[in-house]
Amino acid sequence: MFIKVENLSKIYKMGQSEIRALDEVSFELERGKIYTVIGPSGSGKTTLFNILGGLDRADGGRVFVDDKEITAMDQKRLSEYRRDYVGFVFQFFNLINGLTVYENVLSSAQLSKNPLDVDMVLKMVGVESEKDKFPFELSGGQQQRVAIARAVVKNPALILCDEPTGALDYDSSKLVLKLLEDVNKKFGTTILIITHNLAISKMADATLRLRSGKLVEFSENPHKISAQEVTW
Ligand SMILES: Nc1ncnc2c1ncn2[C@@H]1O[C@H](COP(=O)(O)OP(=O)(O)OP(=O)(O)O)[C@@H](O)[C@H]1O
Repeated sequence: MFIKVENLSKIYKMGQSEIRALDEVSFELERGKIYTVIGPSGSGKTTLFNILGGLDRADGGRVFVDDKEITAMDQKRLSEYRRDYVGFVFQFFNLINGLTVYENVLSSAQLSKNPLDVDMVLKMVGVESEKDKFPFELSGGQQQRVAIARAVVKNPALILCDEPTGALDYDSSKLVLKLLEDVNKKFGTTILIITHNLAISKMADATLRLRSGKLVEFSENPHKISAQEVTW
């Protein structure tokens, strides 16, 4: 099993009251699959990603990635885990505005122990001809493709995408989904996608549904369709 989550909890204390952002969540994920994570606003999706990605710490429970317990790692090992294992893609791209497209992707490659070739990845995502431009010169769809390149160039085992199509029009969203599917097929990357667009679950191998910090459903998708076939 690639990822094993056992009784994971995260509690935010707000004065006297506390919010159980994650409440005893348990599941297992296989390597090389695509998963969607759905649930209402505030159900714990981003909190789960932050812990799986080593950006935040749990208050209870355990997370294993490749048999390594990330919940037991000290800060140094956790940042090594984040660097070597995880790529992130966000709704609003989060590119570095002062760097060109090429430099954005290169700076990510330089962090990795085993990076892919920057030009190969820029070509793969279709922004090769924009490589000397700055993020503000690109459309949202192009910026998201650069953000995917930045995640992929690290050659991570896991890519976490938080609403990757949330700020994009239909055609750009479809391109981004196709690209995530290509990455999954070409490199065997495990991909998790937080989304409010339920149609995206049709291209996933399984879907996790959160509600009020609890995992209320884990459904396999035996009728997976291609990103190209996904419509809404
Ligand atoms: N840093 C924080 N301090 C206090 N409460 C927080 C913090 N981060 C998240 N929460 C709370 O934890 C709960 C889960 O939040 P989270 O962002 O994980 O939900 P989400 O499902 O990703 O929501 P959305 O779809 O709106 O992004 C919410 O009630 C939220 O208000």
